[in-house]
Amino acid sequence: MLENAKKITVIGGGIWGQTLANLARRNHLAVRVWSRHIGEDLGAIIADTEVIISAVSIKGVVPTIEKLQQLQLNSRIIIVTATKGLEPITTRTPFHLWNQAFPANPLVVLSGPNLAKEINQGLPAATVVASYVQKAAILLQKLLSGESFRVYLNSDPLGTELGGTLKNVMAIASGVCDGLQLGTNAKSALLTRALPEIVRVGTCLGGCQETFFGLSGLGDLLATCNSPLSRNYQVGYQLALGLSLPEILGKLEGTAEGINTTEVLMRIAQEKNLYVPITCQVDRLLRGEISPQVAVYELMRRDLKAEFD
Ligand SMILES: NC(=O)C1=CN([C@@H]2O[C@H](COP(=O)(O)OP(=O)(O)OC[C@H]3O[C@@H](n4cnc5c(N)ncnc54)[C@H](OP(=O)(O)O)[C@@H]3O)[C@@H](O)[C@H]2O)C=CC1
Ligand SMILES: O=C(CO)COP(=O)(O)O
Repeated sequence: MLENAKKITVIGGGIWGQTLANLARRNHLAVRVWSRHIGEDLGAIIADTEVIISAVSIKGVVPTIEKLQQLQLNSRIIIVTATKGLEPITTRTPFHLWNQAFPANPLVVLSGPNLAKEINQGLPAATVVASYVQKAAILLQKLLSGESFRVYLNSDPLGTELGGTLKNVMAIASGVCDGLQLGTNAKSALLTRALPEIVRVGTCLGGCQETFFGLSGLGDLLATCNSPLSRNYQVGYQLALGLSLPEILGKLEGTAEGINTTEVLMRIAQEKNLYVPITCQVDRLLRGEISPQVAVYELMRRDLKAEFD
């Protein structure tokens, strides 16, 4: 067994939590998955755990933190956050929230181009574990790496997290682009212009520029914006086909974090005076203020400008 059979608890029994648990099990680690629905005592489960992986969606982050705060968490436990979203009330990222609640615990962000269904099929994939506590990130790298899952280290947890979060907005836009059959040129233009928008926001919120050109930034942008497996892409695609948001969400398997992220990001952009043209059109589309066709028209008819302003 790896690392003296480290005991791992995954919080969140959604598809991403199950997938991360499977990856650890492939390495013969002792893994337990805790979900609100199983009726087991979380305190008993984490009593001897060494690593907690939080794989809940953003709306579960604060309730999960509050639950763990009642359990007097040992400060040696490594906390891993795998959520890709922005908390709606505070507009903070999960990394901030976990760090604020458990400042003494080593905290690691896990993010990358990781469509769960592909990983579950054993297809090759890579991800990033990022932390200010290098030892913790190295341990996670060893615990999760395998022949079909390659884990890279990074020392910029905020940038790593924000890349995975912000690309979900772009995945909605990308789904619209494909749903409207706008062609390969349009798709290339959209994704290429999406990257500087992500970098503009991500660096303003504390991420390092180079992180956004890595696996958790550009890598995840390409994966999510090109795959019908992505829930965010599916939302955009189906909006382009004329379905309403409630109709789409009624049938969607799992969470499309980009919907909430778009709304929170618009507030951040307004407060910090950030130029986010793609996000702005996705926001108006999700609010039902404009059609997909008008969103495209609005992006195309903006004032002409230099490419790298
Ligand atoms: N699916 C994927 O391919 C990937 C997903 N992610 C990210 O991981 C996160 C989870 O995604 P995924 O598993 O796909 O989502 P799912 O919709 O499949 O699962 C949602 C998860 O969030 C938890 N949750 C929701 N609301 C609450 C709440 N109020 N309190 C506590 N827990 C709650 C659920 O817990 P419970 O089990 O207790 O119901 C469940 O584990 C998202 O942020 C997503 O962006 C990251 C990489 C890949
Ligand atoms: O983050 C993901 C892939 O890296 C999953 O994307 P969706 O949440 O859009 O399915």
